[in-house]
Amino acid sequence: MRITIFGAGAIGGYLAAKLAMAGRVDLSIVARGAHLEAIRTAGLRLIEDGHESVASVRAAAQAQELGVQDYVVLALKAHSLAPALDQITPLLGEGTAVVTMQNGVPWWYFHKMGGSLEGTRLQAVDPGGVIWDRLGPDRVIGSVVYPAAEVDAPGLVRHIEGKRFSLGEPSGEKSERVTRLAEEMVAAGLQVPVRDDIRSEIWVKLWGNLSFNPISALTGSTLAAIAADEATRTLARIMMLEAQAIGERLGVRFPISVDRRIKGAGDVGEHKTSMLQDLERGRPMEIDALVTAVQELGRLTGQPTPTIDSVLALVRRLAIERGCYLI
Ligand SMILES: NC(=O)C1=CN([C@@H]2O[C@H](COP(=O)(O)OP(=O)(O)OC[C@H]3O[C@@H](n4cnc5c(N)ncnc54)[C@H](OP(=O)(O)O)[C@@H]3O)[C@@H](O)[C@H]2O)C=CC1
Ligand SMILES: CC(C)(CO)C(=O)C(=O)O
Repeated sequence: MRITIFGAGAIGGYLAAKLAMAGRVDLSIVARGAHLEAIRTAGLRLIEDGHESVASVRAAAQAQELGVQDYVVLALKAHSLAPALDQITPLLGEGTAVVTMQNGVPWWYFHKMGGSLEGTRLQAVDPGGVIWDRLGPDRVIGSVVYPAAEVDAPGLVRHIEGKRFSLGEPSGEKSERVTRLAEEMVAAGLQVPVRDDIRSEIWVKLWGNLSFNPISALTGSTLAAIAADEATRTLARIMMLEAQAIGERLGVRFPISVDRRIKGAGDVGEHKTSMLQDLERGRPMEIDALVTAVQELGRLTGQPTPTIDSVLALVRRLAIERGCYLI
């Protein structure tokens, strides 16, 4: 099985190291810059459970060096995907599956969903529908990424917690391609349930991200602090209820209450969200996939989002001022 992980940063690097160490698949990564050079020179280093190991991984700067794959895992930030399309397409053949490992609303959301919005391209995550047209939604296997990881230094990924990557076909089918990939990931020591309704699970993760991430960027607060402060907890809750109304109009089943989800986010502890970390590092923030796309879904379903709109206006303005927003 030929697998290429495109964008081997924190999450892609973690997955790559686990698959490489299991040694069962023909694995490659596409990376760039100092990270690529370090991996080529000294291997992909992973710190997990206080132990450092080194994985030997084929690492390329250009997809053309690797040829057509069975699976391409996209582990880029959502805003990095459209600019990388020319580099990704050489990996795709007729039967290549593409696994999207991003937080937020995925660009393929309305593929095989049925109903009046079937086939709708989301402008917030796929302006002009170019990702949809160039990658093709029929290739897609969706996912929800639970592990937390960071790139500590070029070539060095630190796993923080979590081993679960849920997978699911947009159609809900338990296809051979999703089952086989899940088997390989499980053999690499990961927890990989195959879901028949991956969208509902995407929403539960998104629920926390669409509220806690911008609030943390605006306030500089950790998840625990936002959940403990009555005013910010209430703000998060209102945003989440607005989002829940949109999700339910789209047929999403929320298996837990909003208060349980807030408690879950707070229990993560004194942890800075990825959006706050990106702001502090001067890196582009994933505002459009986590927040703007929810606002767009609200418009599409006729569901007002006054609080999400206000928080989005503020966090986008902040990101523009700090040079952390890709337009
Ligand atoms: N990190 C985490 O704990 C979690 C992350 N997620 C989600 O997973 C997704 C990936 O996040 P994360 O792993 O943190 O992001 P990272 O920024 O750590 O990794 C993305 C990698 O892709 C690389 N990249 C971007 N464009 C290209 C390109 N054209 N060619 C080659 N490499 C490229 C980046 O390089 P460069 O650094 O040079 O830009 C970087 O190494 C996001 O949607 C995030 O929200 C979900 C759960 C937890
Ligand atoms: C930590 C967590 C779960 C916050 O909702 C996250 O996914 C992020 O920081 O992007």
